Amino acid sequence: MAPKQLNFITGNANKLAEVQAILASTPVELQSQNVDLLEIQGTIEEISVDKARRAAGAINGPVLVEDTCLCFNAFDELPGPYVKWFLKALGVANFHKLLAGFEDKSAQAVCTFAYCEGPGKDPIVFQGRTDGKIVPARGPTNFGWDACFEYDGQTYAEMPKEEKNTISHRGRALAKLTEWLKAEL
Ligand SMILES: O=P(O)(O)OP(=O)(O)OP(=O)(O)OC[C@H]1O[C@@H](n2cnc3c(O)ncnc32)[C@H](O)[C@@H]1O
Ligand SMILES: [Mg+2]
Repeated sequence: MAPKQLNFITGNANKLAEVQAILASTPVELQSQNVDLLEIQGTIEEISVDKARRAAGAINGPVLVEDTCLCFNAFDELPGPYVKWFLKALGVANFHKLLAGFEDKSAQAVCTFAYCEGPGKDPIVFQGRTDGKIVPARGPTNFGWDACFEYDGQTYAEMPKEEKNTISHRGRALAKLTEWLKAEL
């Protein structure tokens, strides 16, 4: 596979660090820019596709963006793309209390990358999902809801990074992206 330059537009340093680590073993040359993008309401795919279009317009070139959702099965997939605001309002220590009145603590972490070649081009979407459950925070609390999402007995925050990246929503989505790049180049 020939080297491929991707410009990842995000304001989240933790996302960027994971994407860099996951793509380090591939021929992708990752650049990044922090552009403040408006995020619409809609389906998971619609939000990422719109984000990619806006980003491509803002920098007038090819872009990669991603949107991360946390979907509670008891809430029929909410808070989904709006999880950022719930986490901001509640804090990691109280986040699990959202599900206090529900027996079903199961949740799905969903990562949706969208690649757009430039203004006016249709974005292509790559999605990864990981099933887990919502628990009281355990482990470091420096990345979003990592400490509250348990997969196979460990929260994302308790796992070594390599382990998270192997099974995570983001790792799975990037596996699809790199497969596509291999076929493209
Ligand atoms: O600039 P962008 O890329 O949009 O970055 P963001 O921080 O606004 O991210 P999102 O819009 O995708 O919102 C997702 C929320 O979920 C959090 N998040 C994203 N990926 C995560 C992960 O792997 N583990 C835990 N929390 C995560 C993130 O901190 C946000 O609070
Ligand atoms: Mg955002």
